[in-house]
Amino acid sequence: MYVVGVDFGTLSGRAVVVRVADGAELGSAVSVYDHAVVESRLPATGEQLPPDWALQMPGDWLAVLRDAVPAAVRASGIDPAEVIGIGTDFTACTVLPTTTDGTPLCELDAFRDRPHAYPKLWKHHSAQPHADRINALAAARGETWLARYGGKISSEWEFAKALQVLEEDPSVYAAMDRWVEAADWIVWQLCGSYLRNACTAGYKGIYQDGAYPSADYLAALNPGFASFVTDKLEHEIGQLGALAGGLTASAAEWTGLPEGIAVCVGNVDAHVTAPAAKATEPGQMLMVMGTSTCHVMNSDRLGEVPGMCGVVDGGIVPGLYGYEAGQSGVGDIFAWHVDNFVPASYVESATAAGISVHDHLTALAAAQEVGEHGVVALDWHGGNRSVLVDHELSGVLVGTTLATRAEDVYRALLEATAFGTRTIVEAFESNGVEVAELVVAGGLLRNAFLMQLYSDVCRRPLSVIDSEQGPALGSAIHAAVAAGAYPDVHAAAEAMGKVRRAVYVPDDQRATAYDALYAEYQLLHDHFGRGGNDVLHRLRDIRRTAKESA
Ligand SMILES: Nc1ncnc2c1ncn2[C@@H]1O[C@H](COP(=O)(O)OP(=O)(O)O)[C@@H](O)[C@H]1O
Ligand SMILES: O=C(CO)[C@@H](O)[C@@H](O)COP(=O)(O)O
Repeated sequence: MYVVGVDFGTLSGRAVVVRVADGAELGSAVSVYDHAVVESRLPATGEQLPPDWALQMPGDWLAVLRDAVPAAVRASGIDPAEVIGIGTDFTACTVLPTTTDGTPLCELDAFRDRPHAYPKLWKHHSAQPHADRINALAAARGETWLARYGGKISSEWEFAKALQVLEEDPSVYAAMDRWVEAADWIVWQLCGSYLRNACTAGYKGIYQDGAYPSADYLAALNPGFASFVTDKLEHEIGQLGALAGGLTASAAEWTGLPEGIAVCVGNVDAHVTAPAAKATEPGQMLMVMGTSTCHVMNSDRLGEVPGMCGVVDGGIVPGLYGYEAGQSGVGDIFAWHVDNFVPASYVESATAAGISVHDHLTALAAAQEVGEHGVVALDWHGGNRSVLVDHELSGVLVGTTLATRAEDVYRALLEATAFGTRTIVEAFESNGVEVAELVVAGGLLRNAFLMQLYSDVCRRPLSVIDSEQGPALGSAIHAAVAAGAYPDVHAAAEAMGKVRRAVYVPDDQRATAYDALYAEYQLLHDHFGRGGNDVLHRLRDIRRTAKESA
């Protein structure tokens, strides 16, 4: 018996065929989204989008079901009739306005030319002013749910993005019947039923202890928002690993899988990976490191960690409190440097050596002693998701001289992201939520130097998932549970998950040298992020004013 897991990432979707008995991955395929991330112009009209927008096209997601799933099945060589279930995971909060039957508003002729009718990708960060109001009002009114989100709701999430739609394009807001997480939309396409998964409902949709923010609170934000929960959001919740329904005839045709097989409740790319990396026990912090990093961890205690993304009962596995924290930009920051600031000669050397520019810069950076480049960076190019929760912060680089080279900056950026992770781990521990083990999954595992750097900076061993398809394997594990092959996610993880323990161990000498750089990072972090000097916010304002008058 086999299951299929499908991971919908930022730029592509990947499908993997997995054997239920032992988690063996027999075949996989990737489908790259035609439109990638829509950040500058709306494809339908060519209209220029404002800064910090990031949209996606639902058709690109369906292409993954049509292309990657059958290709993965073909690559595996199995008989599709032996597939008993399909599970999916998505980036989050990636959210879209739909009609009651799930049709995306952007696919209706009346709304094709309206940017707000399109799915907003997780890294759509222009709802920060809305998030700021949500937070200030919740704090002023003493809303009890705020502490479950470390004291701040992110601009990436469902409420901030919906309030932005209401205030910037009220006709789109009025026309939308449902405000749907992409994680749930794709399941809706597969089985014809709409369920809100417990993970995104909790972390991204402010659903705590069976309730959403009150109508009173929403009315105080904007009277037109009072009935947002009842009119557009509220819906039946599905637990992770539960059955959402059977594969419909049309989805069976797209995917080539048997009609009626189990379709699992939706999930988030980071959280779904925990069982794939056998990181479902309390205190095992999984870091899914790719474009961004998500830190997810189960605990048996409910704690309040300032600046965490959230704590949700059953948010990672049913029966435990799931914690999430994260860094909005990680691989994205390295890519920014590679794409914009690397001289042609470096690209030529990399090409001649047959390696990527990332690998070339990494090799040059790895030849240095800790601190030799004399540079410290703040990893806020995509804003800060934890512990400052502010997407109007931006990157900082100090210490450059005329001798500073591309590899120096690259290494400083790698280090900055490691310091960002250490800040998160320390926030958990100093607030009584123990982090017993760090486990890594995600595309950045390919950079062994980066892994060693994280181990040294955090002074902890790193365990490593033993799969290149962590989220897709995690989705497959959930599918096996939904299909009834295992009693729960823990049991399925035990049989199908794959991890290598303590692959990287800290080097004491380097760790001590990094401590000195980390101390400087902390000074800059608090100076630029906690009000010492508000220059980063002022620069945002100046940029906004300049763009508006352009
Ligand atoms: N050798 C490398 N070292 C560091 N970062 C890399 C390297 N190669 C690619 N990246 C970064 O990895 C990120 C993609 O990670 P991946 O996990 O594959 O994607 P996603 O997060 O979208 O699932 C990109 O942001 C890219 O800049
Ligand atoms: O924020 C979350 C999960 O909560 C992620 O979906 C988001 O960071 C995107 O992840 P990737 O970097 O594309 O793996």
